[in-house]
Amino acid sequence: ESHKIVIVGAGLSGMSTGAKLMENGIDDFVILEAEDRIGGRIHSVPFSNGFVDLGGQWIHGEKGNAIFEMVRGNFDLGNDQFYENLMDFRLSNGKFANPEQSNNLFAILYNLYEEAYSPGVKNVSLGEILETGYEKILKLLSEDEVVDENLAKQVFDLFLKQQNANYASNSLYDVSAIYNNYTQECEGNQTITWKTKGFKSVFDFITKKLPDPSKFLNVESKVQLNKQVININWDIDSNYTEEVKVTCSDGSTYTADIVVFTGSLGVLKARHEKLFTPKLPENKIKAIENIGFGVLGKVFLEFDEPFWPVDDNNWSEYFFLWNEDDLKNISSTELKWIVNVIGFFKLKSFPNVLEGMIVGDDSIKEFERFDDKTLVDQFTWLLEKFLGKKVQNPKAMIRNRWFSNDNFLGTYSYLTMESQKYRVTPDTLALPLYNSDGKLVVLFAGEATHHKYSSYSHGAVESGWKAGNEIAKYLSKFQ
Ligand SMILES: Cc1cc2nc3c(=O)[nH]c(=O)nc-3n(C[C@H](O)[C@H](O)[C@H](O)COP(=O)(O)OP(=O)(O)OC[C@H]3O[C@@H](n4cnc5c(N)ncnc54)[C@H](O)[C@@H]3O)c2cc1C
Repeated sequence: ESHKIVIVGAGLSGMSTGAKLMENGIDDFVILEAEDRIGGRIHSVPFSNGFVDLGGQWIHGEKGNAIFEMVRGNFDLGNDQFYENLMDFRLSNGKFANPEQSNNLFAILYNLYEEAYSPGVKNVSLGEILETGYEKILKLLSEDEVVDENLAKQVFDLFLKQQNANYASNSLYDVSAIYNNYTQECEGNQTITWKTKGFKSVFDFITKKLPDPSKFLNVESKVQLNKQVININWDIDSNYTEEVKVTCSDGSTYTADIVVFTGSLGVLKARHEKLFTPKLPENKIKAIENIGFGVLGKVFLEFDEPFWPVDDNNWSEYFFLWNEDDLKNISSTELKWIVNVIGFFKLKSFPNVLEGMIVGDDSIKEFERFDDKTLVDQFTWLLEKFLGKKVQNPKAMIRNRWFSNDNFLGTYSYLTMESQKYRVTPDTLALPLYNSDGKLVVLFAGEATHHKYSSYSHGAVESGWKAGNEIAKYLSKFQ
């Protein structure tokens, strides 16, 4: 097939590129999607009393958030409100951790974390900033009061895990504080939900079905599913007689003037050499290799009846603190991965569901490897261990598997100490490819390419719009 434009990937950025092209009156394009569904890292699935999200879940922030701004006032949004609550810390011997002390320790770390993003932050990793700051404060505190050293260490370990969930990083000692200043948080509520409807609802706004159906852009009709692109040959002449050639794993080929690549940084890391002919420029390869792309595991458990304080607005989650002996004992067993389950939290719109998060590459590899039945037993064991009582068996479970999926190979990007060392940023990843005569041939979009909202869903949307607008502007020069 021959088209003016080929878009690779029907996630948020690919669909947003398509919508922007259509808005600009450009209709001759196709979107090639490797999976058998549209949505990419937005994957809402039926569970319990609605749709839960195996990928992007919350709208993070309001001011300047392109998704919030599209949706505000036109959709019944909810709020999970985690950070406003006192946290319920549990120990691996089934006892409560001292609530006041553990919350205070957590608050110390949270303040240090916020300070790590103030101007003038040092040239060190986020892990180092937290560790040295925490040690200093604990030393000062211990001059006036007795600090439970064990608890302090347990809360520290938990905090690192929680922040690893934030960044999808494997270690906070790999996360650059300076470079993550680059990624900005939109002001306002960080845990806005789609209630029971799922993040997939965003596509109705991207295609303008909502709020005014008369403006609907049928981007979906341009998508071809089960088309995994294996090569993009961008070695072309400048006189428009030659085009970029895109080859799929089923042998089909497509030609286009311009290709937009929106696959994840994980896909680029694993396959950029095979995907692009000729190979990509050095600075782009440096960016692909040195910007981080990690993984976050999620599990949803549904129970007949909630056994947690479902109606208490001050309660949001169980946080798990491992005792040293328990850590040692479990480290030689098949269950060793489970120490990286941070805890379980409730979801305002799903009264019978608890959600858990898992961090750490090795643990997530195990988590993705186990079958559902084994995992249900393991999670029940974990809850009973920390709650110190029998709990009902979950009646249903659903979990994600982004790491082992060839079309993602992880969850989202973050800036590492290596990104900082090699001075590569999302802007480097976003640089388009021009042929030797200066003709625009390949654009890159996707969350990891956004100059200030990388990792976020709203960053993915904006990157897609930007690609669509750039193409429209570029093509208008030749009309
Ligand atoms: C577990 C998890 C939790 C998250 N939580 C949040 C959150 O709460 N809030 C938030 O704002 N963001 C969150 N995110 C991030 C957000 O989901 C992503 O930033 C966004 O969905 C990425 O969109 P994208 O278009 O850049 O990439 P993708 O969604 O990955 O789209 C790229 C598409 O390209 C396809 N593809 C890949 N390779 C090929 C190929 N070779 N040929 C053809 N097609 C290919 C893929 O199948 C995919 O459909 C989360 C993500 C995950 C995974």
